[in-house]
Amino acid sequence: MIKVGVLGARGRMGGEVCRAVEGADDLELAAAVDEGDALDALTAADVVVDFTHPGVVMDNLQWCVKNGLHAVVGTTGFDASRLDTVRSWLTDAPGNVIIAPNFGVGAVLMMHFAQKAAPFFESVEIVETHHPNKADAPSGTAHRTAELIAAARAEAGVAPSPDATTSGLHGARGSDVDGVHVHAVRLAGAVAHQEVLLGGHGEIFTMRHDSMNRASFMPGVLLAVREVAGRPDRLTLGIESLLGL
Ligand SMILES: NC(=O)C1=CN([C@@H]2O[C@H](COP(=O)(O)OP(=O)(O)OC[C@H]3O[C@@H](n4cnc5c(N)ncnc54)[C@H](OP(=O)(O)O)[C@@H]3O)[C@@H](O)[C@H]2O)C=CC1
Ligand SMILES: O=C(O)C1=N[C@H](C(=O)O)C[C@H](O)C1
Repeated sequence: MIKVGVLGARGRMGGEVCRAVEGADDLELAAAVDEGDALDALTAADVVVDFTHPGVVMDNLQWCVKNGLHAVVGTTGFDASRLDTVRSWLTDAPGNVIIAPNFGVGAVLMMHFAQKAAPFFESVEIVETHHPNKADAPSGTAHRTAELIAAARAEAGVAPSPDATTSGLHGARGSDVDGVHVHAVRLAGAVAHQEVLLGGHGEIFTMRHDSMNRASFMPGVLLAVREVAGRPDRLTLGIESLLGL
């Protein structure tokens, strides 16, 4: 039985994780912690799952690492500098960490296929749509997709996407992540959606993924909870390797 602690337990994702853990025969919900609660209850767990906020996740994760707990992190906001900091914490601590911007299997496949397809097209842009309560923009998934696409295009020697824009309203072309334009829509009724638009010679290839509800992330979260202790690397980014991609 793996004992699981949840940080952000009263949130949209944290609540869903608590329900998923309680519904799994091989997992036990050992602690459910939210803002204002003492973290000490989490020492009853083997693995802590964090779905909180980009502004607090580093402190939470440092506490978990210091207390020798394995951690599965879905909270967004991890840039290269944050990841280096996490690696430095892990050098003399026993726990492993998995950080993934998206635990949805379809979303992970979309990122994987987008990376493969991007070098074959002249133009690429990303449009992500989320519920209006989301704190960060663009989404962690869109940011990571853009980084993967940019790296694949750079490795293949592909020129930047053509764009003759010389004037326009600020923000009209979205944000620029490593040369890939990312557009963030916030829309009532939406959950989490992303399109990768690839344009070439007389053809447009659109890849789209929709998370219809937060249960869609749970198979990936539970997979990470079950595998984190046995990972060969102290820090695993994304669940691609857990899915054999
Ligand atoms: N990787 C993935 O697959 C997914 C990632 N996410 C990401 O997960 C994060 C959370 O999303 P979501 O669940 O929608 O957000 P919510 O705002 O619904 O939930 C966050 C919860 O964390 C609580 N919280 C805030 N600070 C702390 C703290 N210091 N310690 C413990 N709990 C705290 C909040 O409390 P309060 O409201 O009182 O501040 C809230 O209950 C976001 O970064 C989001 O982008 C979301 C979906 C999927
Ligand atoms: O805040 C959300 O809802 C989501 N956040 C993650 C992100 O920023 O990519 C994952 C998913 O898109 C849902």
